[in-house]
Amino acid sequence: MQPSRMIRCAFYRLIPRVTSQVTEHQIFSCPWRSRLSFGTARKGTLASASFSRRHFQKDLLTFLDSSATPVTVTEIRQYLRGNNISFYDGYSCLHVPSPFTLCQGNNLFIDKTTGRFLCKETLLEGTWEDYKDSMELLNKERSSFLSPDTMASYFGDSDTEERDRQFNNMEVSRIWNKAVWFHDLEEEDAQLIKTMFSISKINSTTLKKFGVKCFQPTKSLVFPWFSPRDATVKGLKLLSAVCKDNNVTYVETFYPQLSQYQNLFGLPVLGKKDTEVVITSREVDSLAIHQATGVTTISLPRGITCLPPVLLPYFEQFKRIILWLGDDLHAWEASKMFSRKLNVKRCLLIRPGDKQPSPLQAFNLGLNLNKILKTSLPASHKSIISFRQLREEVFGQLENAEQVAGVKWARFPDLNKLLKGHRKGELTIFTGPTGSGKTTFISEYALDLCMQGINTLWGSFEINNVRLAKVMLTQFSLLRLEEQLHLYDEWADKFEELPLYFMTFHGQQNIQTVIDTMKHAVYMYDMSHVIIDNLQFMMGQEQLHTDKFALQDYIVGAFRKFATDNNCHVTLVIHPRKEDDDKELQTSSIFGTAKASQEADNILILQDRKLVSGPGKRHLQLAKNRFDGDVGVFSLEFNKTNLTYSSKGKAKVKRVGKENEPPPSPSSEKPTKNKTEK
Ligand SMILES: Nc1ncnc2c1ncn2[C@@H]1O[C@H](COP(=O)(O)OP(=O)(O)OP(=O)(O)O)[C@@H](O)[C@H]1O
Repeated sequence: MQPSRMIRCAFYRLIPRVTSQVTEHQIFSCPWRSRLSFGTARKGTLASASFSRRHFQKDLLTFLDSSATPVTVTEIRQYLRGNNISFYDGYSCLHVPSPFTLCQGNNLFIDKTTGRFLCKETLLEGTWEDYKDSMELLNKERSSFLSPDTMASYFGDSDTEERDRQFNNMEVSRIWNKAVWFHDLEEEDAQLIKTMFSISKINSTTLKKFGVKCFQPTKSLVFPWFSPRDATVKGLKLLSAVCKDNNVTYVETFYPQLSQYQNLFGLPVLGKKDTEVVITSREVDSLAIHQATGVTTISLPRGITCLPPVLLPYFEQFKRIILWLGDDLHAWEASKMFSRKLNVKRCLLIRPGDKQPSPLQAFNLGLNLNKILKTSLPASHKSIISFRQLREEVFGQLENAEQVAGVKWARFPDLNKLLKGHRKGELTIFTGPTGSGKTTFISEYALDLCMQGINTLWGSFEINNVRLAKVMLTQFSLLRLEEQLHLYDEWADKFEELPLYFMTFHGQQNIQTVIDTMKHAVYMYDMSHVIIDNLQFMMGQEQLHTDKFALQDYIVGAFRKFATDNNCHVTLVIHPRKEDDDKELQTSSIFGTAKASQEADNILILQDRKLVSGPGKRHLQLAKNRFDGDVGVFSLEFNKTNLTYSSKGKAKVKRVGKENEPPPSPSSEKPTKNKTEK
């Protein structure tokens, strides 16, 4: 029988029980519900006279704090040397003795990119400033570590957080205690449940070793999160099968909620001296690899969506890391991205392909997993390579043409026809007449992608984040919420789950600060899309004697480089130069020299066609498309109630080269208006 059919059959035998229970226990999560940040609520510094309480716990933070003082690894090293603190230079972290424990050894890890630390003994974490303050306090205490009493008085959780934690612990204990081991189930029940999750070949010994249980009321797999400190169960992930329209989908439920779920599944199984590990994106993949090969495996808490830097210390012991994250191009992209954080020199990647499907599938097909692991490719590459090294990658691109074309917009099918999709690492330039609705359109265009799991960062320099978020929430809910305030919380809760972040900049900014913040966001939250609205807000901060066109070229070049280096899409809004109001804009209408249009992969123009359209009518023109050359135009209709544009009519596709434009002459141009923040 086909595996998918077997799953469905198993499902139907269980369906009466499953459906009645799932809703009761599920906090439905989508792959894109992956957002995490580790904001430390700073309430004064430890070194200050009052020694107010410091909160070291994690906290949801969707605004990227651009005011946090960046620290370089050189500065960290200098500080440690200057204070006679011995350290070991690891792959992603510096290893130092922890001021929070009497245990010997380097058990505190300082992230080389952000300066944040994690003490593996106490699980305390904080910023670089927190670490320095702790060291200062330690010197004042004149003891060899900060005692629990001292810690309790300065580092504590608020009452609400404590209450949340207690509630979570009760829920976790309730489920964990009620869940049963597979070897305690009736053989027939165990097989049925295993069939639902395609893990029939995973034996009870492997499941027990990794602590996997079954929660019978919902027929869910229970993956435990054991505290690395004392091996108690501090969280759970429930994997449940839901059948709808003859299709089985899998739903994950997290305890604590997703934003706080940081379980590296498999951690308790590994030995302290292990030097090699295979990282997977799903727990079932880890089970399959471990059973088939005996190698150490760890699976990431949120699959391919992100690798939070706070988890990096747990990988420091490994000299060799193989990333086998799945069977598609997204998994391949993620493995390249994660290997940069883990340090490419020790990483090897499994390239998805027919002979290299996902680990569980490979195991179920009877493939030799050891052999597949041996085919892993080094993540680091030299500056000069031959086609031999590229041929597999080229084949992969040809084989997965649909995925290479990028993520499709759900709300703009005509844009998909022309642009084919939204691809990582590209630069899109977006322009349109003043006040034509550029921000409104780009907000919906980015929201659409974000709702499909694209980790998105907004740099809105012109309109403040509250106003932008209000527009986005309206577009998200498709409702005029000011008239239905009772629905606000419901929609805000859903909106909060989007992987959406905002830079806190407003008004004129220095380009380097903006690029640094974007790099930080890519490292922390694995951003795939950054929107900059708009370029003119980076122009005012630079030295006045610099030629404005040269300056703009430099800024465009910086965004181009960022997009390529970080494999992150940048959408850059640029105002058009001043032209006749009755003329349509074209590529050459973009303010500045031809550099912007040369560097861009895509150019989108919001045309308001004042002469031929009615009020509210707009057209979106794709004037450049480096991916496959198709350019064209389609109409948009504005809905003032929910601030959305729905594309109308059929996209006219014309081949590249038909756009016969004269090259732009920057000499006489003026931007359409002198920008001040709205
Ligand atoms: N097609 C449209 N028809 C009518 N009003 C619109 C349309 N699109 C947007 N608007 C409204 O026009 C106002 C300005 O829109 P928006 O800020 O998006 O324009 P913009 O092009 O970004 O402006 P600027 O040139 O100042 O950056 C908003 O109140 C918005 O709701």
